[in-house]
Amino acid sequence: MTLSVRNLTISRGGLPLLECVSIDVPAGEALILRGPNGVGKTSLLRTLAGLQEAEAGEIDADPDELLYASHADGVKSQLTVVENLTFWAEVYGQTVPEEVYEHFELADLKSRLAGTLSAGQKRRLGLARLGVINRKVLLLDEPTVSLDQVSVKRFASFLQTTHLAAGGSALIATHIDLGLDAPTYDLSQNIAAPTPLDQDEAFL
Ligand SMILES: Nc1ncnc2c1ncn2[C@@H]1O[C@H](COP(=O)(O)OP(=O)(O)OP(=O)(O)O)[C@@H](O)[C@H]1O
Repeated sequence: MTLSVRNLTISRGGLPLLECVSIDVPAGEALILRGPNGVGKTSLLRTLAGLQEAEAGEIDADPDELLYASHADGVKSQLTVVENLTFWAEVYGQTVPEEVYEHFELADLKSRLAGTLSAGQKRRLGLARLGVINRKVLLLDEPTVSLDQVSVKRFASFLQTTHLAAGGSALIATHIDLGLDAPTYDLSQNIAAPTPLDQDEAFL
């Protein structure tokens, strides 16, 4: 098992959000996180990535194998596409595999300043990090925002044939159907019961 979560309780901004979250993501598999806006998908991924504390519960994962990709592209606008990928590769002691440019449709954009890319092109550059950094457990928050249908398919294919096929795993918060062969976990079942204080406030 590359990621295992037991009875996790999460708050945000001092309010209880999710309770009793237990999920497993085995090697070579993805799990799709669903739930309505505000249910706590981002908060869960941030907690698993170590960016916020859980109130209770256990997380079993190797922090050195985790890679959290948030809504933000993390793209440096003053660097070219090649320079962005090279920068990330060097930070993680890797080199940029040439096929990454093909996978993420960046081959014709290599020398473009990232700041001049369209929203979808920027998102593809942000996602291309996943093909460079090479972590086993991906925590992906709405990875396909701004992508057209062809790019969504290509990304799903990258996950399936490159990342998962090599024994990696992925927990993916998304509102759209990525077309991945993966089970779904709906966080609606884990919405935390309101605290007595919340209930009092409801009558104010
Ligand atoms: N920095 C913050 N401080 C206080 N509350 C926050 C903060 N960020 C988010 N929240 C609240 O926490 C709750 C969960 O937010 P979160 O972003 O985890 O939901 P989500 O399921 O990812 O939503 P979406 O589908 O809209 O992306 C929401 O009610 C949100 O308003």
